[in-house]
Amino acid sequence: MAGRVSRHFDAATDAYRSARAQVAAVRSLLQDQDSERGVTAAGHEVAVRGLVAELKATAALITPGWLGVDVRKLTTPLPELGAHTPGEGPLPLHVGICWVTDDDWFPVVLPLLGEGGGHLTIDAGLRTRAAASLVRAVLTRLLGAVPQQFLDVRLVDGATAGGAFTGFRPLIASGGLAPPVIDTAGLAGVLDEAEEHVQHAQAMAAAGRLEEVPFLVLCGQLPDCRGEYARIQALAHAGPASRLHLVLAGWPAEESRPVLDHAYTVAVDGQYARIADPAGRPAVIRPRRGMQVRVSLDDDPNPEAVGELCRLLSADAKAAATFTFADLTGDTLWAGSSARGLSTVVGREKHTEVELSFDDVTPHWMIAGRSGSGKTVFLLDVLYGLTARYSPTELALYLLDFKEGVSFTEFTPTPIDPSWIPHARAVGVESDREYGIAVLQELVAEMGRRSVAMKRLGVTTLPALRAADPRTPWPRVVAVVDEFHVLLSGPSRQAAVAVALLEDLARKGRSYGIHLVLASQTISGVDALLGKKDAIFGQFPLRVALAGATGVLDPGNTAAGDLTVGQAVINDAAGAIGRDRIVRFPDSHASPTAVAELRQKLWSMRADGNRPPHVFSGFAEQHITTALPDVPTGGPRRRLLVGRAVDVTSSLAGPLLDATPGRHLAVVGASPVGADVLHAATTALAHQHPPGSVRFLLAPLVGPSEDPAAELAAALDQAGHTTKRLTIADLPRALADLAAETARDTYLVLFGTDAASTQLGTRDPDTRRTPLDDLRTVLAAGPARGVHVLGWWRGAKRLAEDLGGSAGRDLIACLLALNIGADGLASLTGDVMGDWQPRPNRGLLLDRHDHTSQLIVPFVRPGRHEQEGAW
Ligand SMILES: Nc1ncnc2c1ncn2[C@@H]1O[C@H](COP(=O)(O)OP(=O)(O)OP(=O)(O)O)[C@@H](O)[C@H]1O
Repeated sequence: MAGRVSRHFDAATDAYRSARAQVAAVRSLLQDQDSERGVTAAGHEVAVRGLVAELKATAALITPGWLGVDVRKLTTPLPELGAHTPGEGPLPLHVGICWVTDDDWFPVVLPLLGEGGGHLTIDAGLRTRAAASLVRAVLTRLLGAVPQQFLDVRLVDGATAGGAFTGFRPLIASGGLAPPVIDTAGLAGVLDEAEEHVQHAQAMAAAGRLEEVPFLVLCGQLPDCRGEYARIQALAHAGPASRLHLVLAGWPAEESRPVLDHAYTVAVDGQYARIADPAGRPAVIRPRRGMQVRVSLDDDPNPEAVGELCRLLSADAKAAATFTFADLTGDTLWAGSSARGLSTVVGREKHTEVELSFDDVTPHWMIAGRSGSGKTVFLLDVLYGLTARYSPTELALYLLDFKEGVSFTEFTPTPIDPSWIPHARAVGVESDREYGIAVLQELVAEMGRRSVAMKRLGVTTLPALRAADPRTPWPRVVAVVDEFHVLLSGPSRQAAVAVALLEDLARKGRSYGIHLVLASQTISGVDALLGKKDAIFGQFPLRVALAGATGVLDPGNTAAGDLTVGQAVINDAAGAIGRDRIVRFPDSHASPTAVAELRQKLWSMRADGNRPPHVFSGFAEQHITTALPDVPTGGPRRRLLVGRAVDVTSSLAGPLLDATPGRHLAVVGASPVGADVLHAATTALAHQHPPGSVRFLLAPLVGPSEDPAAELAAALDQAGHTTKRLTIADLPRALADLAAETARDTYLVLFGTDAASTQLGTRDPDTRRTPLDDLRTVLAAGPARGVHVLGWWRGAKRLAEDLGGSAGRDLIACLLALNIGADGLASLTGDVMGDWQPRPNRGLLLDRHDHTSQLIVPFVRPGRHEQEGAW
């Protein structure tokens, strides 16, 4: 249909042009003939009239509405706005009337916008009424005729400091039109923009998508621009094919001034003007042997009509700018299939919704923006858009946040709202590097599972795997890593592991439907650190730059320079200049009700068995009470539970106890958390033993252990366990008893063992043994009899001495390091512990028998973090 209309239109335009040429020819002929041929001339006049009538009719046909209306007489109601969506041919515009005789005229119509169209230059400047009126008339026609999303106008006024466009001020004030540029500096910016526009249009044309590019029109009079002639000439040359057009007053045909390609020129001559076709095109109207074809240029549009036009366009622009959270989520929930990729609307570019995808072309995204630029909001917009479109069998999310924020907590259940986003598998808040690495390892493992399944079924792509194995859900996985540079800035070994995992995922993820979104306040720092820019960053063709972003676009690409919060540059060519789209995205914080409703709806749609995401909350307290339900009772081997691992599922951490010599626990560090860990570990042991089957000897030897030990004793008593409280004075006797071969099934819990060093070192005059000798005997021989020691030493040195130096290292196989440094830890293990950095709410659990080390969040008693000196 569009093609037929366009062909019809082109035919009419051609007819107009050829009729216009004929009139000029006949008119010229008449001038040439001598008076004796007057009778014949009269005959010709009739022919001219016929042609003029034909011209008028054709012009009316090709310039309906705003394109041809008499703007001086424009009144309300105005012609239909935006009725002329640019098609294949150029858009013809009425610019004046041409007098054939004193009585006969026909409209002058120039093909301006679009391929085959051109520019318009007027030799007189904006301080000349005729020129200013024509520029305003052309501008009014364009604003009225072309839908706003297809028109970008940049006003320039180097002649009257913007005064020439006063009538359009309401539209400027509403943001529907940029304020006029009035000086050379401003012009440089506009030319930059125009060049970027041309490059973008050329890229889109190459991709067969030129029709999506709006027209950019530079309209007015340039300020002093002698230094920019070459750029202007180049722009004029590239113009029509790249949807760039110039409407310039004050561009006289002087030798010193370049002739612009594709430009129709208007020479103002008193009351009339002469118009010439662009150089190189067959001239239609031109002076010939003294003939003057008089053209009256369009007069100023009716100011009231311009005011009304501005009012209507402002209202439209405002409506277009109001893009809310509800516009992100589409109409039907979970209607999408992710077989070939995931897509979601992220915002709006002028009137056009912008959709981004995770697919073979843009498998991974990289996002940057300074703090406060709206990065979190943008990420949430993307995530809500995706979770609304795709069901959890189509999409799974892993969300990691390395900053002290709460970006993704709204995807997890909270005490106030138990709902969650059913797509979320794991959510990390204030994540550790170790947690990040664990998540990346999990994703690499998922790639491995998919690879095995593909090989088994003889397929090579995710869509083929889904088709071959329809019973297994193979969702696409999107992993978001906010502030990802933290991952790469740790100890070099960890950074190297993180880089290797990211590289693996970035390179192979697309084939397995695993997509990464890396976000950061700055990417510049990261690539210096990585030195692997091409290897990793090259895998992230889609770049999103928010306000203040650095490093995510090409070094010369300044598109993000003027962004405000709520705007983003989207670039799908790894940041290349000219491939930028500026979108507005909505602030979900401004629509809490809509967000809550969506979340509730998605939650209520979850399948049976959908579990809440694993949440790793970096600095949250971990309590043994939440772990007990997962601890089996009555098994052959008991487990010492000391905390939760920093891994994807926050699995329980703690060594198994068996009869092997050395199966004991030493918690080391001055932090009172040491007492809490013993409290938790003993609670868990009591949970695993039937009451009465073992004894618990509790020895609170330092002040901070009084409360934990008292609480523990009360709880064990209440559960029916056999407990005994020991003081420092009781300790030598108790150790001697436990060292005896008859001692059975006992846990000795020493809170602050170092406080008893004097007593432990005092030799018995009769036996010649010290309690420390007995302790070492218990450590070596106790496990075979079911006797285990759980001790807290506040310093590594004391523990090392109690064990008898390096020779006694194996007496306690399980160590939990709290706030002791790598050197202290090395003195206990004999190994270099370069990667260990003590930090609040973390411990390093070592098992010398298994040769394992694991970062954990130690169990504490509720409220520990609020107490002073918790660390
Ligand atoms: N599209 C938007 N329109 C208007 N305001 C917005 C928009 N997006 C975000 N904001 C506002 O900007 C502020 C910062 O947003 P956000 O928390 O997303 O920034 P951020 O870049 O993640 O910052 P930080 O890294 O410091 O957390 C918030 O107050 C938010 O409401």
